[in-house]
Amino acid sequence: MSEFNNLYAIQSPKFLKVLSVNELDHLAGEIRRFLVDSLSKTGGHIAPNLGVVELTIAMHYAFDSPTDKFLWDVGHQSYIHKILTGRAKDFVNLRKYKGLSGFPRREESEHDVWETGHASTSLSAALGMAVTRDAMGADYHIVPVIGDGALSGGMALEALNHIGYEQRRMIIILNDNDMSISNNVGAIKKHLERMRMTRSYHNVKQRTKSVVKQVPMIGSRVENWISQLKANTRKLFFDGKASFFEDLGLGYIGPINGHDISLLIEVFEVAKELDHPVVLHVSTEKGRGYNPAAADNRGSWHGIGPFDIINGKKIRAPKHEDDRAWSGIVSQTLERLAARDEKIIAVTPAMIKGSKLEFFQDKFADRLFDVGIAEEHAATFAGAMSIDNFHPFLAIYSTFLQRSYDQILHDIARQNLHTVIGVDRCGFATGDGDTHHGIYDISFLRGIPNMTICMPKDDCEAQNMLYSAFYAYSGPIAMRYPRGYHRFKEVESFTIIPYASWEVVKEGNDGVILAFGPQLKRAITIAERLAAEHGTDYAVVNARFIKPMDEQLLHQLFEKYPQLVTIEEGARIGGFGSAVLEFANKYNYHNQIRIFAIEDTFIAQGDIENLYKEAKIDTEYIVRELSTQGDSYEGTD
Ligand SMILES: Cc1ncc(C[n+]2csc(CCOP(=O)(O)OP(=O)(O)O)c2C)c(N)n1
Ligand SMILES: CC(=O)[C@@H](O)[C@H](O)COP(=O)(O)O
Ligand SMILES: [Mg+2]
Repeated sequence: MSEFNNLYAIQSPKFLKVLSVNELDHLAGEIRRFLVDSLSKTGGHIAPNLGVVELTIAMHYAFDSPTDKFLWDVGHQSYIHKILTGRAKDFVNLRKYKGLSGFPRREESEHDVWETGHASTSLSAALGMAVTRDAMGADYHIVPVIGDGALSGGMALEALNHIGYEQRRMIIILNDNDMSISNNVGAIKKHLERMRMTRSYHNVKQRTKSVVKQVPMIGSRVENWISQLKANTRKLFFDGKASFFEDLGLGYIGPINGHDISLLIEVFEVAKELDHPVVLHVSTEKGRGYNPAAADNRGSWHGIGPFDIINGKKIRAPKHEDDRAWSGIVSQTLERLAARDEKIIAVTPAMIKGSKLEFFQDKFADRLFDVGIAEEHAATFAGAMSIDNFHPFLAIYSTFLQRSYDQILHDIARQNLHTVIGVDRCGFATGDGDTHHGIYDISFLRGIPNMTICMPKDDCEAQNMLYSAFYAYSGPIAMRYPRGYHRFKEVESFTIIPYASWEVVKEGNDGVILAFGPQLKRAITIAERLAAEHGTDYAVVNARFIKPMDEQLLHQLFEKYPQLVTIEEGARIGGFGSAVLEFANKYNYHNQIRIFAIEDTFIAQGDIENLYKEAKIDTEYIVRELSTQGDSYEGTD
């Protein structure tokens, strides 16, 4: 008998409707205990979810999902929604291969009406749904939930601009915990802070109560109050200066204590009566109810692996004391370079923690710019610094770089601005799944003139590549590195890696395998296995420059080997293998070319071994294919 049987038994949120406030509060406690217990085993986005327990319960009480539509921005805080819609038992496989997604998924439940993962999309989607709702003459509620961090994203601001103009009915819940992953930043953050400080919860509560007299749970409709509200929400709730939202033509109610279920329900009932878009400014505490998560302000409990509930210590796989995250290898090198070059400036779009820039920030506070969730702005902002011969370093995850495509092309590459872009989390993102895999950047960057794309094989090459990117190369340079760890030893002194140079790391006679980054090690293993198990003798080349390639060496390889093999943890279309094919086509080579890359399909979440297998780039598969030389090979002849 599990302590959480009640939660496992939930089939739909309908059961909430008959519960009393006390019972709802009790349920909130049960859900918190479940989240801490379950995530201590699987890991997941714990702090964002602990903060929205009461909010989600109140939403499912006051609205009728799935008729009313909830849109979770980023979606990392949708765990309680999943519990209340019958998925508690699936948490045992949260973020695992073929398990429960950490984000809303339409195929998982009819209650997940919009899929997310990347930030700031919910308001645009809500407006699209509002237009079609109105066109169909329907009257359900559309309820996007957006955090204060996600609100800083350009898309959210573009959508607010449109929503204020369109005036379509929707209830925007602004979940303000005054945190992004790390501390939130920006002028809007300051505005929200002012709203929180000048307008107390008490104020909203008193006003709500005085109008909805003695509301037990669902406020009985008070006709004249509702008509006043329709006329002007602002007058009822505030005395002070208008909020930013009101200036844009939206209603605004807040701040509302996001942990007071009965107040939340009352306010939702009010908002349901409005015939225009309204922002409900809900104030919550990230990590609430679990001390280590609540006390954290460095983002350490935003998303975590398994941990010990009692002492809050993370349970990590044993690793060598000299192992570092790849982001750490790069950021530590950046610190070393920045210590002797005042022109190095780091830019991050809200990923100080993930990009391991906390120490850079501690040392060079005035040379670290966290611009919020604003990848488009981050790219142009960084690029512009090179005009005055400063050395910008834009640290950005591959998946979020997708947002900056036009800025890289139009602003940076077209003007050939010397901008070093640290492309982090290249390859599979494992538990986050298809929204976050960093497997498209080669394809979308390769076609941009002036771009250099490179990836180091190890810690030493990473340090020298970063150094070379600043001091020996020009134009935009995308230096890629993966998630995960690598042994780290600081190089005594930096050396220049010749531009666009590859290196032969193993000689051979029968064919050559081209790979880069951590795949190089796998390529060597594959070559060794082919030699030992099948007597074939493959050379291996470190193709550390994906663009431009080492054309001189590539000509020699085409002349020497009948077969060239490429291995990459990236999309096949437009990827590195494609580049080799294009080269063969251009110079009329007819060698056999075998490409091991990710086919034209989205790959879901999971551990790296399963993802490799699903993508058919695992070692076993490649060895088998190369040893049998199956019928289906890529060839140019
Ligand atoms: C486009 C994009 N950039 C960055 C991220 C990484 N990211 C995930 S959650 C998050 C912070 C979101 O803060 P907020 O919306 O306030 O939600 P909270 O975690 O505070 O509940 C960030 C930066 C992302 N998911 N999407
Ligand atoms: C939801 C989101 O986008 C981030 O929280 C992301 O999950 C972070 O990934 P890392 O754990 O690789 O930093
Ligand atoms: Mg927040």
